[in-house]
Amino acid sequence: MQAATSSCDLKFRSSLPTAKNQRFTHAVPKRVAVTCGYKSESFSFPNGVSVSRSDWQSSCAILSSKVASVESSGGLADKIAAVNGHTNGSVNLGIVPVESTNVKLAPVQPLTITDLSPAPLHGSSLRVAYQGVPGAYSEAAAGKAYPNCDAIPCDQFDVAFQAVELWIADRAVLPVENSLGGSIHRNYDLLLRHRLHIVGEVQIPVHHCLLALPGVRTACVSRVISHPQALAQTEHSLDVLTPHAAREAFHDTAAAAEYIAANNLHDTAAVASARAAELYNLQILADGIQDDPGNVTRFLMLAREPIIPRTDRPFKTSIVFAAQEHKGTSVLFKVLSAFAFRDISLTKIESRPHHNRPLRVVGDGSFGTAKNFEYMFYVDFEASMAEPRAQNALSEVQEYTSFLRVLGSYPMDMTPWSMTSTEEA
Ligand SMILES: O=C(O)C(=O)C[C@]1(C(=O)O)C=C[C@@H](O)C=C1
Repeated sequence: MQAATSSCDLKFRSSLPTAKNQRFTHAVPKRVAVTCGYKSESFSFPNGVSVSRSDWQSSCAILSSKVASVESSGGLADKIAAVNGHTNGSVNLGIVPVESTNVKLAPVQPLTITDLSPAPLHGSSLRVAYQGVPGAYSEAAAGKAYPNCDAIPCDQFDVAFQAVELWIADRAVLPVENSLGGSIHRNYDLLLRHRLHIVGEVQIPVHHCLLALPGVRTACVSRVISHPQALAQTEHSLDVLTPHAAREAFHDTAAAAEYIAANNLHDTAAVASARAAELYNLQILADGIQDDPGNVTRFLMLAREPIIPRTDRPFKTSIVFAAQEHKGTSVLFKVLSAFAFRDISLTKIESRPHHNRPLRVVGDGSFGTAKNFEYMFYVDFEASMAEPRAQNALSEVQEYTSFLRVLGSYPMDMTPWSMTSTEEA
């Protein structure tokens, strides 16, 4: 953990954005940043999300120096993990006393209660990392989750996780599933790899447009570029609108729009938001091209600290577990029954490959050896960890699992459906 913190810190500092449309990138970016159209040093939009280049760079510098100064005596990330009681990956939402850890705090800059509080550091707004560039749906999700936040664009999901871990951002808002395209698997894997806590969820109606340079006609479009999820969500509309155009995956929807504008591409269109059209001076060839008018993406809000679960409003809890070997064939059934018997509804179940144990050999060898895949199961259920029924269900689940982690217990997004209009997104 300490080594990773150190190298990541360097990466962030060596790649502080220099372009007008800056964002956090890895030291060796997957793609070259492109700039275009809009020229202001900062931007804002109706839901109050704003980014200021100078604020952002100064807070990065302060945070980077803070991370660097404590690293020499044990590593900030390790200390935070220890303070949270998260050194062993077990189910533990509680805070353990600092005295009970064997971590020595740095003499120069010890952690203070302010460092551990959910309030933003070094500034008035919460800094929220998202994947994509301005105009991406993830930016809108960040604005819905944290109105008036400073939205920090990151070029990859992993970078958004690291930005929070390194105290460069206070929160990350990342997509996990879409009503048409399904799960965003990468973020499930990253939730397990990183140590952030889910502290909330937001659902954003995704209203896609087909964008091109001014004057371009739909019939002249030979290529459509966008985020793979957005291409999947508009598959049938594109079959009708641009039946002969090639479809190419891009990092995010708004980056596709930005790319067309920056490179003056007259043969290419992007699937992106109306806000992206406005930001990058593109025309809207077609509006509302998602294959289902109720197209919705669910985003998770992530923080370094868990929130204290409550019972005075609807809560959801997300867990991940691996089945214990030699517990028979019905482990999944038993786990799910632990919730059913307590009348706890499951809202989502997802399986991902178990990276440390991908295969299990089964059978006695008389017919050769079968090899079964091993999985990590992610389950969301409608209860708060403050409720005894949820605690009892998890105690029972623990009996059948070799690994169990609570990813977070957080308020459900209860925004009335009529309020989640496409205009808001
Ligand atoms: O490309 C964007 O605009 C994003 O915010 C990413 C993303 C995704 O990852 O699913 C978010 C919402 C939409 O479902 C399409 C794309």
